[in-house]
Amino acid sequence: MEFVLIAVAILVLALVVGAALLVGRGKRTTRLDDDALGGTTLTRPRPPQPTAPPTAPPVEQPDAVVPEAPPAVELPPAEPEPGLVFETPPPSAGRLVRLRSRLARSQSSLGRGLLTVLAREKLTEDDWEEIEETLLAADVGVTATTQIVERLRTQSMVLATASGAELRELLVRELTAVLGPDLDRTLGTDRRDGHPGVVLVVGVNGAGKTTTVGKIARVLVGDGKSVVLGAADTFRAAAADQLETWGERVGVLTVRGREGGDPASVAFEAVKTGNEAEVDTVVVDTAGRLHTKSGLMDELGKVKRVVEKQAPVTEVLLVLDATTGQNGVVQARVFTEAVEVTGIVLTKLDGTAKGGIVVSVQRELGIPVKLIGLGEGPDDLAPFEPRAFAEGLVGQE
Ligand SMILES: Nc1nc2c(ncn2[C@@H]2O[C@H](COP(=O)(O)OP(=O)(O)OP(=O)(O)O)[C@@H](O)[C@H]2O)c(=O)[nH]1
Repeated sequence: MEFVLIAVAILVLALVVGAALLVGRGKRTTRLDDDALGGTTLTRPRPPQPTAPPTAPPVEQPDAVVPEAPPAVELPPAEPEPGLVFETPPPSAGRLVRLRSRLARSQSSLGRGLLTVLAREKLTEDDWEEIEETLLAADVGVTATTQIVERLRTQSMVLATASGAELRELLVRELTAVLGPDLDRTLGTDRRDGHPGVVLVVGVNGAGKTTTVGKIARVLVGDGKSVVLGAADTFRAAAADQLETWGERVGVLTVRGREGGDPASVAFEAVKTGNEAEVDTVVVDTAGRLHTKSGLMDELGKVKRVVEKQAPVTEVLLVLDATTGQNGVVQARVFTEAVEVTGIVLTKLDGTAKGGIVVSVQRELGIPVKLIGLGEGPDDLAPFEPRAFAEGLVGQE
């Protein structure tokens, strides 16, 4: 008898602790390996747990001894699972200002290079050519370079008498002007018409796509949003593991598929889960390693179509590796033809002297850069702000 009471008490305690942890932040990763949906293994919240163990229907046994009903068990308050501590990332506002020193490589070649020439007493044609070459070498692009040089030339009189600080300010202003200060860089991550914001993240593998999805989840959590992740890059099992780890660190749930499974069904299930849990945003990682352009188009098109049965896609982010320069822009075109890209994430700007790539990518693709990656750390992703970025390129005194 005592044994039965203890067993019932342990079962009830386990269920209450389990339910409390799930409901606690509503974002805990739980894995349902037996889910049979189209060969898909899902990581998602379990359905609400019963608070008492199910009881079998009473069986008529006239001679059996009827057991006494167990007395009500007084449960101690649920203790959090040991080791289950979610990280609290910093909010996104002001991140670029904090991280702009990471643009050091661009700073020394672009910023310092330009300032050195501009500080010369009288600028000769050779000096203007040097300015032009410096801008082109930093991947600013021909049109923007011409624009900057022309505008600086018209200010030669000012340049001749300007102090170091004034030159710096002038250069920041001119660089900001070619960075599209008026472009709308709002991320479509908010709930709309009763559905979560749905963000599809596309791009070539190796560009930092999965890492970026993880970092975006942290940006959103840091800004107080609830998030579900979809690991629809089913080409590489490690990508889903990687994403799941990112999610777990901040208490965000990941819906994942088996290696080689159907990416669209994982994306669908992720958005469905987000819909049901009424989260703010679902972020879906997609595969980029497809052998043909038509294969890529078919797959991304299908992912978007299938997802939209659940909720409209509110943002399509294309992840580009800044260190690949113009090659990256060529790759990017394939994606922009496959799906309507609404924003660019430029990663690895900390590893290049060609910070001007932001200008040319935006101009050539006609899509605003919305986020930039400035390091391998979990919070090294910042919303793009033209002025703060230009200041980063020019550097401090
Ligand atoms: N320095 C630096 N490294 C970055 C940045 N963003 C991503 N990386 C690194 O780039 C490498 C590739 O990142 P992944 O996220 O695995 O690339 P991926 O595009 O998702 O590739 P798959 O997972 O194969 O799809 C990792 O070592 C990242 O840490 C960044 O902004 N700066």
